[in-house]
Amino acid sequence: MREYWTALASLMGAVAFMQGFLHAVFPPELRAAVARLLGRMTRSFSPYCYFDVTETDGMSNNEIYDAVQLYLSSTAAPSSGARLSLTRPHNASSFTFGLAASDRVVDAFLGAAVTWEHVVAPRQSGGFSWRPLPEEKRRFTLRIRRGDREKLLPAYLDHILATAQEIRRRSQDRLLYTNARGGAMDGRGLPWDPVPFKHPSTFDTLAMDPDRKESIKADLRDFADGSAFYERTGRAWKRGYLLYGPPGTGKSSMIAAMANFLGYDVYDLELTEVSSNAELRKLLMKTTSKSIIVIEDIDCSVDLTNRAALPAPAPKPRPRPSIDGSVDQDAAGAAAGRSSITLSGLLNFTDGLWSCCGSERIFVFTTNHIEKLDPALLRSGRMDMHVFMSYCSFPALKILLKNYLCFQGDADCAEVMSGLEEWIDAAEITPADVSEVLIKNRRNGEKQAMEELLDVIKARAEKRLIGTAAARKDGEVEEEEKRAVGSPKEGKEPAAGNDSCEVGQDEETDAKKQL
Ligand SMILES: Nc1ncnc2c1ncn2[C@@H]1O[C@H](COP(=O)(O)OP(=O)(O)OP(=O)(O)O)[C@@H](O)[C@H]1O
Ligand SMILES: [Mg+2]
Repeated sequence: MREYWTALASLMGAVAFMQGFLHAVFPPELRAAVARLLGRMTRSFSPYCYFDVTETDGMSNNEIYDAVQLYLSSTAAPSSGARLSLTRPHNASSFTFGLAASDRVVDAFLGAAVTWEHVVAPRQSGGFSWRPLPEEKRRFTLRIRRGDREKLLPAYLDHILATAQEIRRRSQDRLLYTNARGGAMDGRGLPWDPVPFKHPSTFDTLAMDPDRKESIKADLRDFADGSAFYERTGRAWKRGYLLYGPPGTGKSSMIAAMANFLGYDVYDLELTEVSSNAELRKLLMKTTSKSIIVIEDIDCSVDLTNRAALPAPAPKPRPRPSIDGSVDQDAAGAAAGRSSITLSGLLNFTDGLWSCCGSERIFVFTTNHIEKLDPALLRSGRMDMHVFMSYCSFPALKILLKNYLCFQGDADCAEVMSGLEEWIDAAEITPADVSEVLIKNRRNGEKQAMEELLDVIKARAEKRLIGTAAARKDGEVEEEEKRAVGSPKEGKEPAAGNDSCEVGQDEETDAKKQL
């Protein structure tokens, strides 16, 4: 064995000598050719094998190069004392570190040591290219023992790609994608436009009953950690949420909180911009894993009744506030009469075979009118969780007071707090309206702001109670009049229109029970 190493050392010495000699005497092209030949001879005697990962792969960037750069700079390099270069990727708010030129890093995987070298060489001029090429040629060279090759490849590369993706996801800001261009593709063939998603809503700031909040967080956590579960049970790794409730109760805020909690990107799907089921499928195929796909106001985006059973009327899209709060009137108007999406197309989108072409995706539908949705959308197995976003309750109010006034339960506010507790349910006020009152009064000190809020809530509750009493009285008078007239059919005909209202209320109660 010792002879072998001695021979190898002498060979290396000879190679170094030859390289020095060639450098002095021969032109660069010849030198490069001889150096390549000598390098190949050396490697064939070496106990190692080498793999080059170049920066470009033909015309395009090499995805593995970027992944190796990210992986080495974030995991292996900091502990090995290598020199790092600093960069900030497009759309990211944090810096990432890269391995500097000609530096080496030793890493270990499955008990085997590997070495990476970052080689940067000047690009030789000449040759034609359609796009400007960088002045330097960069590559990583991976060196592993021949005996470890079977064990390490491709598992080690898979590990690097997965780790790099995770690092990228954590370091980058969330992205919000929209399909506002209709079906048109951008230069890279993508139908989605990304913008940085900086919605500050989190589960801490979301005003809702703490137990329900915890159960949603636990469900999301189970989903995100559920790779093995979904594989074992043969289920597609996706989950559906239906958020419903009056406007201003926090449905969009909940979606932002979910995205921030899981670190997922959001695809805000504007159905009125999609012209056919095939286009819908294409959009789905171009979404990435670890994302939330949102369809807001599902009841009024397009006509989604079961077209097999009903002749469809022309769709009448309603301009809606998007997740960032803006309303695109033009887009909604322009889309009128254009969409031919059917309910079955939408169900295929969420449930069919195409919905499994990626993994780890959450579908969220929102609506203000659950009673208007086709029962096919509500059937069990469609949307896994129905979440009722209710008017502001007392526990939710306490969260808003903490958010807006930094209220910690001070003793001198005890009286006004008990007033708020007494009146809040009767007022049926949304968290959005409560927030408005608190924002308006936040400079007046917490006690005065809370008193203002109590006045608003009391006035609203009293108005509602008076309205309800008046409606009841009107009903009684009507009954009495009917009785006085003495209709022969009285009490035999069913009261038209009552069913749907009651169905809505029952469903609300059912859904509340689900959480
Ligand atoms: N549950 C809540 N917790 C905290 N803030 C809320 C909540 N509900 C509403 N808000 C506040 O009200 C504003 C509007 O809320 P949001 O857009 O989430 O309501 P929504 O239910 O999506 O309404 P819409 O049905 O009109 O789309 C938010 O910017 C937020 O500040
Ligand atoms: Mg909303």
